Amino acid sequence: MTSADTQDTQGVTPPPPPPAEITYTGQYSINPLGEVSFRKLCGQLPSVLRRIARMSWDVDRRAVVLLLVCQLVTGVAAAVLLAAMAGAMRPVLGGGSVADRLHAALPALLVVAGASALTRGSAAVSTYAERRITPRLTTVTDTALVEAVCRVEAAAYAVDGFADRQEAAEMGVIRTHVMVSDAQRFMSALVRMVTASGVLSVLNPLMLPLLLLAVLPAGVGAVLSARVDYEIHYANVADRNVRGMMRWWSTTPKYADEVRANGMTDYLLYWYRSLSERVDGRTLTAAPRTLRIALVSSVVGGVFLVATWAVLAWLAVTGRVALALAATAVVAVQTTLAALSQVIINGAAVFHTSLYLSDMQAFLDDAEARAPDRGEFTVSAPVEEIRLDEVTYQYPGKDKPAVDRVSLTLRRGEILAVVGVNGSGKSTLTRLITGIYLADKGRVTWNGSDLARIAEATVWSRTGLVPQIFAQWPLRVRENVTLGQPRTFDDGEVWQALDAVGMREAVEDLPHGLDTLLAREVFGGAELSGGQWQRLACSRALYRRPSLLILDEPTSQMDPRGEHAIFEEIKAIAGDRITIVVTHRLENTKVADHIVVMDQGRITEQGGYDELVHAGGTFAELLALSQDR
Ligand SMILES: Nc1ncnc2c1ncn2[C@@H]1O[C@H](COP(=O)(O)OP(=O)(O)OP(=O)(O)O)[C@@H](O)[C@H]1O
Repeated sequence: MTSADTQDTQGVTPPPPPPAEITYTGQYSINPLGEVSFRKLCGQLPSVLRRIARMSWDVDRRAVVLLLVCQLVTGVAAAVLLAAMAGAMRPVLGGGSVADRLHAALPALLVVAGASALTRGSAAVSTYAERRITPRLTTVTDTALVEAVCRVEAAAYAVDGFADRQEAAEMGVIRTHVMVSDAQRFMSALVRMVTASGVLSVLNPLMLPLLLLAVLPAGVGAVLSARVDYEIHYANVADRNVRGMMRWWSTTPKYADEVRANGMTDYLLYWYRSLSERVDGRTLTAAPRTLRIALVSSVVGGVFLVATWAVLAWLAVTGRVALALAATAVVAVQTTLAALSQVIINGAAVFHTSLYLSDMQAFLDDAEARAPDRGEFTVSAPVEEIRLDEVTYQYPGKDKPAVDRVSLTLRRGEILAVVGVNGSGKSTLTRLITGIYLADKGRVTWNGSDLARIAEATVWSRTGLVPQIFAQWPLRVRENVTLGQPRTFDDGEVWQALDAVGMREAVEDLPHGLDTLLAREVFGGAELSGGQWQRLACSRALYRRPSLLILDEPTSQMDPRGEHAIFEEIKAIAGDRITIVVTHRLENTKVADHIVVMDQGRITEQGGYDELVHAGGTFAELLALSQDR
C-alpha cells in the first residue's frame, strides 16, 4: 500500500499547494525606476509628449492639427477672458448706480461670455479630435505588438523573461486608450496656466511664485504616487502573466472536460484566488505609502495656498493693488490654480504612461532585434537534398544540447523516420531541418545553400508541417485546410486534400460544409472530434504540396482506418518530396526508406526497418516493448 492510499483510508489528505512563487531574475527583472533619478524622469515628459504627437500624427494628421488649433484657441481665450474680466471689474466696482455700472461693464462682459463660449467650443472639438485618434492609435500599437511577437525568431520564445516582458508591453497598448486624452488635457491645462499666470504676474509679480509653491507639492505627490503604482505593477508582472494564462486554460471550453472530469475546478479556483490575493497583497502595501504622499503634499500645498490668499488680501487692504485688479487677481489665481492642478494630474498621467510606453518600446526594439535576418538567398524547387553537418542546438538556459552533432542526408523521394524516447531531440531536429531554429554549431543546407543565409519565407513556402500539438484554428473548414493560402480559385484541391485524409463525409455533414466555422463557442460554429482535427491538420500539410513534408506523431489520435489512409497517401506522394515522419508507433516506420534512432540529442542507430529489428539495439528493444501487452 502506498502512502497516498494510507492517507486516503484515514480520511486525511494534504492541503492543495499554493501557486509557485515566480521570482525570475536576470537583466530584465530590474525595475527601470530603481535606476533613474526622479528629475531625469520628469525631464522625459517633453520627449514623451513628442512621441505621443508623432504616433498620433502617423494615424491622423488632420485630427492632430485640429487638436493644436484648439490648444491655441484655449490659450488665447483664457488671456482674453482675464483681460476682459479686469475691464469689467473697473466699472462694476466704480461709482454710479448699479444699472449704469452694469451698462458700462456690458461690452467687457460680452467679451467674457464670448471667450468662455470659445473655450467650451474648443474643448468639445478637442474631444472629437482625440476620439478620432485614440481608436486607430490603439489598433496600430496593438497590431505592432502582435506582429512583433509573430515575427521574432522562434528561439526567442525560449529566452528567459520574454513572455513577462511581452506582458509588460501589453500595458503600453492598454495605456494608448487614455494616452492622447491625457496629453491633450495636459497641453490645454498648460496653455491655460501659462496665460493665466502671465496675466497674474502682470497684475502683481509676487503672486506667481506663491501660487507655484501652493501647487508644486501636489505635483510632486502625484508623480511620486505614479512611481509607487508602477513599482507595484512591475512587481506583479510575472504573477499577472501566469494568472492570465491560467484564466484562459481554466475557462476555455477546449479543456472543459479535463477540468471537470478530473475534479480540478476547486483547485483552479483556489489557485486563481491565491494568485489574485498575492497580486492584491502587493497592491495593498502601496496604499499607506500613497496615503502618506497625498497627506504630506496636501498639507504643504495648503499652507502655501493660505499664504497666497493672505498676500492678496494684504495687497488689497494696504491699497497696493486697486480693488478691481485684486478682484481680477482672485479670478486669475483660481484659473491658474485649476489649470496647474490639471497640469499636474495629467502630467503625472502622461509620466505614468511614459513608463509603460518605455516597456513597450523596449520590447518592440528587442523583438525587432530578434527578427530573422538571414540573408537574401532563395531556395528553388525541386529540393533535391537536405544535409545536416555536425548540427548542434542548445535551448537557452539548458545545460546540454537538445541536438548534439547530428549529421544526416535527406534526398528527394525518400521517407525518413525519426524515433527515440521522449526528450531525445526528435522535434528539435525537425525544427532545425525546417529552419525554425538555426543551428548553434554545424550547418543545415538545402540544395547546398546554408539555411542561415536563406530568406526564411522562401524556405517555409516549401515546407508542410503537422506538429505534435497543432492549432485548432477558429476559421472556416476551407481556411483550416488552405491556411489562407489558396492554390486555386475553386475548392477542387481542398476536397482532394480532405479526401486524402478521409474527411469528405465529415465535412459534408457539417451545417455549412466548407464554410462551417470551426469554433463551437461562436454562434453557428461547429466542433470536430480529436481525430478529425488531426486528419484536418494532415490535410493542411498535404494541400501545400511541400518539397519537405514533416509529420510529427501525425496519427496519434486517429482510428486505424484514418492512420492507414494517411500512410498510404504519404507513400503515394513521397516521390516528389522529402518526407520525415516522427513517431513512437514503430510499426509505422515500415514505410520509411531510412530510420534514425535518437537518444540524448544524438543519432545512436540508423538503417532500414528489417536491419534495425535484428540489430538488437534500442529500436529492437522499443519495438519489443510496444508488442509486449
Ligand atoms: N521550447 C523549449 N525550450 C526549452 N527546452 C526545450 C524546448 N523544447 C524542447 N526542449 C528540451 O529539449 C529536449 C528535446 O526535446 P524534443 O521536444 O526535441 O524531444 P522529443 O524527442 O521530440 O520528445 P517527445 O518524444 O516527447 O516529443 C528536451 O530535454 C526538452 O526538455
